[in-house]
Amino acid sequence: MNLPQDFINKYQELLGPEATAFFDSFNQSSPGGYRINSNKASSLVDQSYVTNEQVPYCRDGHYGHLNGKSIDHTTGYLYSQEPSAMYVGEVADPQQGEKVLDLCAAPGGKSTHLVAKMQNSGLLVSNEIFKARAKILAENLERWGSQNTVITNESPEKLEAQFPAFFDRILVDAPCSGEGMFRKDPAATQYWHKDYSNECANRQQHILDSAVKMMHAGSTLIYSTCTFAPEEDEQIIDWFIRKYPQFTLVPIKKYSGMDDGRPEWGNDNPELTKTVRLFPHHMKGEGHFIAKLVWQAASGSKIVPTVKHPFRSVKLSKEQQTELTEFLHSCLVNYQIRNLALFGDQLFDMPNGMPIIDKMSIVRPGVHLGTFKKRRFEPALGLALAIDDDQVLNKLTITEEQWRQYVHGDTITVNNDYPKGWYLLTCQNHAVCFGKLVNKTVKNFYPKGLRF
Ligand SMILES: C[S@@+](CC[C@H](N)C(=O)[O-])C[C@H]1O[C@@H](n2cnc3c(N)ncnc32)[C@H](O)[C@@H]1O
Repeated sequence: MNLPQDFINKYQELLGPEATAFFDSFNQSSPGGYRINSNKASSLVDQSYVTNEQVPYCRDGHYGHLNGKSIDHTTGYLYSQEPSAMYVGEVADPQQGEKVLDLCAAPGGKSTHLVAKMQNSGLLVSNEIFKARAKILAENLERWGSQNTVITNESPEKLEAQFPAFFDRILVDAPCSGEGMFRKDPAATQYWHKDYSNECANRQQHILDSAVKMMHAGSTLIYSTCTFAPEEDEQIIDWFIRKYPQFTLVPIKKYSGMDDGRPEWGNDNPELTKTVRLFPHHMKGEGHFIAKLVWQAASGSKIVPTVKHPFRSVKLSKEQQTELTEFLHSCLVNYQIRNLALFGDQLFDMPNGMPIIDKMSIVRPGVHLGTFKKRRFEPALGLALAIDDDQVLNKLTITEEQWRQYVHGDTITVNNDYPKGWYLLTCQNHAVCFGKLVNKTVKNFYPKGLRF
């Protein structure tokens, strides 16, 4: 790979004799990786994925490359993520029931990891500043079957006004100079220039300033980048703990091949050894930097602010209520709606613990239940992927060939005398989508934008 000359000079000086091995790693192939969704039945995943070598520091992580058009991937049983990125979710370690923010979340690798670790409990606000990327984030989290997630498309400044002192845990997986992505995407080297890291560091400081305003005593902050640049790694953390002395670094466990953060790259702050560096010449992965900080409570007691204006279920019109009840009774069992949110004709089931959200750009306020059409309710893909098998009354097993036809957007013909109505289509026991059966034909409701 052709690395920029300024990049070579910089890391030659920083790494000294280690630099050759570091540069060599850019010419080696990426090991690739994927995580198995522990919220879905992992016994159903294609066994060749399950038996691939496991990532030592991530229970659900494996080395290898994923087929993005497989049933396992399109139904959210697997997520492609390079191995060093998996350590971020592990270090973040969100607890069940917490209120968590993933501030820079698209395309969703870390958010899907957080959802799995939280076992769909509590509240995850997964935010992305760019609209097009926020849409991809929503699709990935929907595939993953996330039930505890509200997806927003906001700047950190706008969010801080909405969620003062609100979150127990915030992940800032910061936009960075992306040096750790060079191997996967050599074109990224073209954007690199000598001052790029300083520009990124400036933006990272603004993002962290916003994050602090959304935290309280006892909250945990996880900061990560996929770059090697000290300006965006050690130096940002050194800046942060000087500016916000209420935060202290938590030592991060180092597995074989992981390095301590380097104090000499961050104003000789000895605390920086508590952070972790994942280098591609020391371990299997593209490279990351991670720091974990806790806001120490002055009194020793944790202050947990209450939600002043909790979101409450919207009131549906009489017709809407009838259509929804009809669908729920004919199709689902034991599905507990938490809070109904209606955006136009789209109905969502919002997780508990959200405040009123009328001043935010929301991409998905929870599980997408479906759409109110003229005199009927049409269930959504999001619902199909979020529920458990045993929560559905009517299921229809389709073959792999029929699955291919369905995700392509075609109708499928079945050979049975099942009554007309909505069915959860399953293929290899994976929920695929809801389909409407009429006279042995399953009409296609797979979203147009996802067909392939
Ligand atoms: C490293 S990527 C996040 C990757 C993601 N966490 C994952 O695991 O899939 C950083 C994200 O920050 C977003 N971003 C860019 N500028 C930003 C800003 N000023 N504030 C917040 N996020 C920003 C980018 O669009 C990008 O999606």
